[in-house]
Amino acid sequence: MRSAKDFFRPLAVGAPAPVREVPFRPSRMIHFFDPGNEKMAAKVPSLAPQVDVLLGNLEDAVPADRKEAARAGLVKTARDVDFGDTQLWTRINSLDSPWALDDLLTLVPEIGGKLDVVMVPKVEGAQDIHYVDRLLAQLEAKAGLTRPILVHAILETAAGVAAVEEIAGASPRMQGISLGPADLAASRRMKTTRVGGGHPDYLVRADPPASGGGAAGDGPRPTFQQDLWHYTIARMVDACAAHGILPYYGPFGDIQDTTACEDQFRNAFLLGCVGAWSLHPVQIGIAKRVFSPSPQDVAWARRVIAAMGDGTGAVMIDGKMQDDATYKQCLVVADLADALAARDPELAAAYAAATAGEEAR
Ligand SMILES: CC(=O)SCCNC(=O)CCNC(=O)[C@H](O)C(C)(C)COP(=O)(O)OP(=O)(O)OC[C@H]1O[C@@H](n2cnc3c(N)ncnc32)[C@H](O)[C@@H]1OP(=O)(O)O
Ligand SMILES: O=CC(=O)O
Ligand SMILES: [Mg+2]
Repeated sequence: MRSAKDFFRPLAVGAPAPVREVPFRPSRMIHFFDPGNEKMAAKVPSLAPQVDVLLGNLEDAVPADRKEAARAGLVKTARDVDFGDTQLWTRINSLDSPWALDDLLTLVPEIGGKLDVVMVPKVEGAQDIHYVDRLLAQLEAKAGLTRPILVHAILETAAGVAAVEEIAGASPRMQGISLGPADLAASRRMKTTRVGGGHPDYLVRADPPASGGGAAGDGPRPTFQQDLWHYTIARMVDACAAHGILPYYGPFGDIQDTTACEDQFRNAFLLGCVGAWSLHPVQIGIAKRVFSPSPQDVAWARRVIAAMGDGTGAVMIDGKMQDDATYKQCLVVADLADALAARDPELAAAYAAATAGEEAR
């Protein structure tokens, strides 16, 4: 582990200084596209204004014989498209693959100035982040980049989950972590073939109804489906929050089941995630809706903040106790709303209208 004194020193002579805080930029949806797929790549200019992050995917879902084409396609897309203030990320191939090194050796010199974040799949521990960290520093120095490229890890191996805290704190480049439920299920030998979401067989069952004398009767015993991902998302959120980086839910593979997708995204949002992956255009609007706090919640949060003055003490609002802790909860919602409103005029108008309505009550 690097000494605390050296943690923010560049890892190569001439590399840009590491960031001291992860800049919070809206990233409600990380929209995946295959840059080697001409039909998908052609949609990037029209998708750019609709999404917070566009991610050129080079890893899984890109066939082995299309890896070079995907990499070249990403270089072309990054050069040709005006992304405005939409972020450009890439997911490189895994570090044990034959392609990861060439991904970085190509992308940093060619388009490093346009790349905000490199997503690293199948991260197993801090050692994987250290490897990418040093390599990026060398390549940034060589390319004369003035802004460091940040790193995002996918939590999708059992070893990675066991080491999630050290991964989150491995480098000042760490921007965030996404849950990868498909690879994680395989790595853990879970018996689900779905990409995220629930499973009808993962449930708890109510006790048998009591019959006379306290003995078990024969009546129906309702079951309740449980959340396969709760533990991992909660653990990831804690690791990210403790290290000042951002947690995300990853992919939801049942593209047609927009209802279950929305549920999965909302559970992640409520637990602390700031965004999720969109794999198909139909998931973009879902992520935008879910990862933007509702106008009612924003209006309420602003009302509590106003009533709490310097944020200390206790007050009653509509029969509910508010104090220093609820003030901080409300700041989370209001600060997120401000950041999103600055990027999204429609949302800004909805928040302003709801706040005016709350004030008029
Ligand atoms: C476990 C993991 O690692 S998840 C991350 C890796 N996986 C991915 O990145 C998958 C990305 N998404 C996809 O490959 C595709 O969306 C698929 C294969 C799931 C479905 O593709 P299709 O069968 O073509 O879907 P569909 O017919 O509904 O597409 C409608 C249109 O949207 C386009 N489209 C589909 N997905 C995307 C996308 N992610 N970005 C941009 N355009 C897209 C299609 O090209 C098609 O265009 P057209 O109307 O000009 O023909
Ligand atoms: O890469 C994502 C996953 O779920 O696996
Ligand atoms: Mg994966």
